[in-house]
Amino acid sequence: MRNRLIVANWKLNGNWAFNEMMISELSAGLGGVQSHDHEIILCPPAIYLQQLNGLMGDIPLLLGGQDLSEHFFGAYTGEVSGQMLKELGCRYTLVGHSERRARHQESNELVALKAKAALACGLIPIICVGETLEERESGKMNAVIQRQIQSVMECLEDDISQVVIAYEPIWAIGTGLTAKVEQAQEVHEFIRGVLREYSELSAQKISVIYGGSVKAANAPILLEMPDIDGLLVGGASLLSSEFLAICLSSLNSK
Ligand SMILES: O=C[C@H](O)COP(=O)(O)O
Repeated sequence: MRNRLIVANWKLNGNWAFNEMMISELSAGLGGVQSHDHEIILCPPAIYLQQLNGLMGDIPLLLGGQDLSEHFFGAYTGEVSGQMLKELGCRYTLVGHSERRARHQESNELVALKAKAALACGLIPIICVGETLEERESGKMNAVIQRQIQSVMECLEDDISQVVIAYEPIWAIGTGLTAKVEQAQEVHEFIRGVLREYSELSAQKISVIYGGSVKAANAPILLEMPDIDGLLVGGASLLSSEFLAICLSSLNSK
């Protein structure tokens, strides 16, 4: 019932030659593989979306932004709007990644406005939530994640089923530490419970994906969990062989 999503977040990485090589290698590895309920989404730096859009041809890949402005146009130097992402071929956009929450002081309220702006532009927001190690160890994890989700749900009102949630324990991002599968499943189940407070149907429909040191080696076991509907991959998405292995393990697991 829920779509399976494998999302590559390239963060501040890529260049013209690297992008060409990645598309060529992903094309060779994924050629001919089609699945109506799997989506593989590349989120490169916004400046490269146009190049990638031109390179992708009929390869079964989609594009996403890494962030967007909560504004649609105007005097907001350096920002990229949802319409701009849409024009460059994006179907998705990340919103509220922990690196933006921490480094750019993005509040829950701002993340909610960005998610709303994304939907208004016809993009599906992938809303990132997750706790720090300190929050986990001091027992605040559930409250933190619940608040992150509630802010968005309260702002979106009727549109809540149109989003994707990405759970990323901040302590597992880029550290080589991955949440144990049982820990990840437990939080995903908790997230589904929070969604259920708004709508049972939405809770069943919204894909909740996991991120944090995902690799080819741990992807299959994560994807076996009943409430993990896909993966948000950082570092390993920059290595075509690793990323392909993750995509293929997802495509073969259902
Ligand atoms: O957006 C991706 C996440 O921040 C995970 O990054 P990572 O796979 O390098 O830990």
